[in-house]
Amino acid sequence: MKTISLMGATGSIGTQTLDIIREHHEEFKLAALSVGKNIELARKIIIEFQPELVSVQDYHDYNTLKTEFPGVKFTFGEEGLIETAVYEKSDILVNAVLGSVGLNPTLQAIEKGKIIAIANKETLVTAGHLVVEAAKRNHVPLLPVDSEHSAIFQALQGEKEKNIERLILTASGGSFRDRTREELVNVTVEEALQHPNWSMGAKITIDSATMMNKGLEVIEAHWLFNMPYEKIDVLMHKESIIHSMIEFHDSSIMAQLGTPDMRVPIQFALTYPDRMPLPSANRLNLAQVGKLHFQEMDVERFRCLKLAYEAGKIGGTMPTVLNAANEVAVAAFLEGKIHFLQIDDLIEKALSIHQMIDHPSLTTIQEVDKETRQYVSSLL
Ligand SMILES: NC(=O)C1=CN([C@@H]2O[C@H](COP(=O)(O)OP(=O)(O)OC[C@H]3O[C@@H](n4cnc5c(N)ncnc54)[C@H](OP(=O)(O)O)[C@@H]3O)[C@@H](O)[C@H]2O)C=CC1
Ligand SMILES: CC(=O)[C@@H](O)[C@H](O)COP(=O)(O)O
Ligand SMILES: [Mn+2]
Repeated sequence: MKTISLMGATGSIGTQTLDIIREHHEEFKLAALSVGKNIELARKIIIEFQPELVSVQDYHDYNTLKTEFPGVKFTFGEEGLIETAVYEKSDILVNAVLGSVGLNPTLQAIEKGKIIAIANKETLVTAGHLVVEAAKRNHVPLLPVDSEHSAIFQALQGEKEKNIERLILTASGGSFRDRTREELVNVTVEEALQHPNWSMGAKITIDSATMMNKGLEVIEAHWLFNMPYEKIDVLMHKESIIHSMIEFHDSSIMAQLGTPDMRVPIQFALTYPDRMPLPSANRLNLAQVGKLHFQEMDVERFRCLKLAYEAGKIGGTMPTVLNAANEVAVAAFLEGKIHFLQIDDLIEKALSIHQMIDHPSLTTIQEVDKETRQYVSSLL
């Protein structure tokens, strides 16, 4: 029996992690979880999974739930996320929270020796060097959940990183893949939220439409697989069947395939180095799929991808700025405060005024993250 702490239990990855725990309830126990503001769903999860510790975002919800469930320990805010992450009975932390708020809890869980299953890419983008260094020092496995990185991780089993020629991340192209930049001027939030292949949370769906998702994933791959940016390529692949590939020095390419279903990489992270059956999975029928399509990525059309490569290559605090600016800009777009094309404008502005700080500490990362959020908010 593996015991799990789950941050972001009410989200898209969180609820799919619950599906896996439910389907394999003899193998997994959910001991601690965090939610944000979806208290209705939190109640249902508490009743079904009977966790020992629950963290909520707001103090008001903490007070309400504490009275309703006297047998459960409640906590709240950023401190609550940390308590969830380091919960003493848990072996694994599934980090499925949204945004760089996941960074500090992840670092603290690593210091406590927890296995980390990481979906929360913003944590790796904003401070990948700190996370990777802490994981190495504590001999803690960092197991990718993001589909592309899980694909690479799966294709790497039995192989050596030193034999990799390049990584090839596949990109669906998102909701607006068939539109020109000029056609994006007046797109609506509803249109942007229509991902062609995946059902995901709102923020990542917008990231996918701007191609920032792939930019964040390039930086995520840099840290998870110790790969220079020059050896990470992005290939447009409309079907999201090949989840990513590794090309080795001898020209051989290893790919991982499957229907677009996040429960597969989530389960792989939870069972690693083993596998378990997933009876409810929708199996891939390639004869039915027929054809797979691939296309060169146009970085001028998808400016966010270019900005992410540039920020990643400069390094230091640049990815922190990229991420924080993107989080604020996407939230503003979702709230209807800005147009779609203003997202990359705001990120570019934030990057252009920032003086990069090399080898930033956690405190520096947190300061730069906060300053960037304030700066971008002041432009709205
Ligand atoms: N969805 C997917 O298929 C994939 C997602 N990812 C990554 O996984 C992460 C989660 O994505 P996804 O599940 O789509 O996101 P969702 O928006 O669906 O869920 C986010 C979760 O985080 C909680 N949350 C948000 N902000 C806070 C906060 N400030 N404090 C505490 N909790 C908070 C939400 O709580 P509540 O809803 O209760 O307010 C919810 O439980 C992201 O980093 C994303 O990039 C990676 C690959 C695929
Ligand atoms: C499911 C997952 O991992 C997402 O990150 C997905 O890859 C988004 O798809 P695109 O960014 O390729 O549109
Ligand atoms: Mn992904």
